[in-house]
Amino acid sequence: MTLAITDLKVTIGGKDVLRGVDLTLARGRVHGLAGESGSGKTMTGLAVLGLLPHGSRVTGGITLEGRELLTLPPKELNKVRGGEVAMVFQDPATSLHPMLTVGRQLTEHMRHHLGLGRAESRDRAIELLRKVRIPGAAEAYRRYPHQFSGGMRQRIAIAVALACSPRVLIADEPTTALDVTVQAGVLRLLRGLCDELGLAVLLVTHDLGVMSAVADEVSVMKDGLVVESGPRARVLREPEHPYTRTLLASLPDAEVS
Ligand SMILES: Nc1ncnc2c1ncn2[C@@H]1O[C@H](COP(=O)(O)OP(=O)(O)OP(=O)(O)O)[C@@H](O)[C@H]1O
Repeated sequence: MTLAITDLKVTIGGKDVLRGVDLTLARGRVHGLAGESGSGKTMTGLAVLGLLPHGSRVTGGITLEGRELLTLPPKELNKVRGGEVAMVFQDPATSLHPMLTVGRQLTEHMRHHLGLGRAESRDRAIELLRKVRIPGAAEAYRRYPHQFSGGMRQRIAIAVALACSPRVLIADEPTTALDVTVQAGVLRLLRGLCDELGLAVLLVTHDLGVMSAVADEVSVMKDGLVVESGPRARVLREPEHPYTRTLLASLPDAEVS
C-alpha cells in the first residue's frame, strides 16, 4: 500500500466537510473517487497535499509508505508536495504559467526538487514530453502553453506533475474541461503512465463514465463520507449503496462497462 487515508475529518468554519474518510491507494492502480458536487472529493485530494484552506481543522491520518503526512513540518511537507505526491487539476491554466515556456516549467521543478543541472533537466524534460505523447517534443520544449490545444496543455500539465518522479498522482477532474473527443486520449495516457511508472493514482471525477474507462477501484462519496468502495466492476455492476445506484441510473447505459 502506498497511501492510506484513515478516518480523515476536516472542518472548515464550523462546517464538517469530511466526516471520516477511509481510502487507500496502491502502486500501479487507479483509484476513482466519484460523488456529487460538494461531497468532498477535492478536499480529500487537497488534504493529501497539505493544501486545505487556511483555518481548516484536520484529524485522522494520511500515511505515505508508512510516514504520517498530517504532522510533517511545513518544510518536509513541501518536499513531499510536488516531489512524492503531485497533482493535476481540471484546468491546465491553473497549473501552467502562461508566460513561461513549457521547457522552463518542466525543468524548474527538476532543478528545484531534484537538483539536476541544465542539460540533464532539459533531456529529461524532452523525454517526459515524449512520454505524454506531445508531437515534436524538442520543438514543444521551446513553446508557450497557449500554442497548444486544451488536450495537449493537459498532457503538458501531466508531464510537469511527473517531473520529479512522484509515487502518488492526484488527478482532479483532469478531463472535465476538455472536448469529449480528446478526453479518452488523456485518460488512456493516465492509465498507461500508472502502469508504466507504477504510480498510485487518485482520479477524482463526478463522472462514473470516466471512472469506468480507467479505474481499478472505485469509491463513492456523499456528504463528506465514502459510502461505497471496491473493485470497479463490482461497484459499477452490483452497487450496494442506494446512492451509487442513483448515480449509475443517471448514466446512459452504454457508458459503464
Ligand atoms: N474554501 C472553502 N472554505 C469553506 N468550505 C469550502 C471551501 N471549499 C469547499 N468548501 C466546502 O467543502 C465541501 C466539499 O467540497 P469539495 O470541493 O471537496 O467537493 P467536491 O466533491 O470536490 O465537489 P466538486 O465536484 O463540485 O468539485 C463543500 O460543502 C464545499 O462547500
